[in-house]
Amino acid sequence: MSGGLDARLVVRRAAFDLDVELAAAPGEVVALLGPNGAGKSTALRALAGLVPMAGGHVRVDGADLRALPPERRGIGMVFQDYLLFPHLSALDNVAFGLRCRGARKREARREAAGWLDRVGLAGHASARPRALSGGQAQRVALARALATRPGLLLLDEPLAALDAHTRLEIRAALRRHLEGFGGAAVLVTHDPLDAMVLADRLVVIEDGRLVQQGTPAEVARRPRTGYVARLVGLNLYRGRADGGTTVTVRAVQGEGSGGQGTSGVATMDTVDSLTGDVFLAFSPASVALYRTRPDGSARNLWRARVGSVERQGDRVRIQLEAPPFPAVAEVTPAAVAELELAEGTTIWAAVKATETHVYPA
Ligand SMILES: Nc1ncnc2c1ncn2[C@@H]1O[C@H](COP(=O)(O)OP(=O)(O)OP(=O)(O)O)[C@@H](O)[C@H]1O
Repeated sequence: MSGGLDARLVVRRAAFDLDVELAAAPGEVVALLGPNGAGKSTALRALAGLVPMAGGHVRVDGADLRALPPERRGIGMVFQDYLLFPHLSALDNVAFGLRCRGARKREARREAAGWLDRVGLAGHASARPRALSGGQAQRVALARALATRPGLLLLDEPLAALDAHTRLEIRAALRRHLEGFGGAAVLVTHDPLDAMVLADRLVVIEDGRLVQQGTPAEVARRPRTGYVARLVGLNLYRGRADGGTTVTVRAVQGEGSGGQGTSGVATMDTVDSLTGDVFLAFSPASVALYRTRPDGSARNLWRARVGSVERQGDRVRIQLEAPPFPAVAEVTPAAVAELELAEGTTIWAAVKATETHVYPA
C-alpha cells in the first residue's frame, strides 16, 4: 500500500511480546480493541515512536518513519488526558503544532483560529486549558492534532476521561471530524460502542497478537474469541459439525461464564449445515428460561444454575452455569420476578435452532 499506514510493530519486553501488522487506508479509521494488557497502548506508542521497536516497520504515505524521533514523524495525537500546554491559550495550543511544522506565527494563529471555530470553540480562543471543561479541552486537542493535516492520526482512549453526557457529545463531534479527515486514523478504546460508532474497521489484539479484524458488523456477527463474543454480547462456542444440522460444542467463553469444570460435550441443533470445526453463536436475548421443563416444539434445552443476575438498563442479564453450556441470557425484569430468578436457582434454558448461527472456525 502506498498511501495511509502500513506497519508491522514488534516490541519485546521481559514479560510481554507484541507482534502485529496494522494497516489503515487514507480516510480509514481503525479501532484497536483488546483486553487489558493486550498491547493496544504499546502498539500506539510504537507507531508514535515512543517505545523502541525490536523489528518491523512504520510507513505512512510511503515514507518510512521508523528511524525518526516522535517529533519528526508528523503524526497527530489525541490522548485521554488531552496533554495541552497549561501555560498556552487554546489558540496557541492549536497553533503550536503548526509552528512546529514551520508555519509563521501569524499564519499559524490564523489557521488555528479556523480550527477552533470548526470544533465549536471560537469563543474560547484565549482561554487557558484549566478554564476549559474536559470536553472543551479534548476538542482543543483534536483541533491541534487535525490542524497539521497529519498522514496518521492516533487517538488513545480519547473519550475515557469524560463524563457520560460529554462523552456522547464529543463522540459525535469526533465522528464528524474523522469523517472529514483525509489521513489514516488509529483509535485505541476499551469501549465497544466507541469502536462501533467511530471505526470503519476493528482490529482485535490479545496477548500481543492480532486475533480478529473486520468491519464492526463482521466482527459482531462472527466473533472468533471469547473476548470478542463478550464484547459484542454473544454466547460463543467452538464445536464440530457433522455435515447435518447438529453441532457438538464446547464453550470458548472463558472466565466468568461458567467457571471451572467446563468439560464434557453437548450437542446443539442448528439450521446451518457445515462440516468440520465451527463456531456456534447465539444472542442472550434468544435464550428462553423456564422454571419447569417446557413441552412443545423441538429446541435446544438444558438445565442450568443461575450464577448472577445483573440489571442493565431495561434488561436483566443472567449468567447461566451449566457446563459445557455456560451462557448469558437476557430477559425482562418482569420475567426475573415471575421466574423468581436469583443466584443459585436451577432452571431450564432453551434456544431454538433457528436462533443459532454457525460459521467455520
Ligand atoms: N513501560 C512499560 N514497561 C514494561 N512493561 C510495560 C510498560 N507498559 C506496559 N507494559 C506491559 O506491556 C503489556 C501491554 O501493555 P499495554 O498497556 O500496551 O496494553 P493495553 O492493551 O493498552 O492495556 P490497557 O487496556 O490496560 O491499557 C502489559 O503486560 C503491560 O504490563
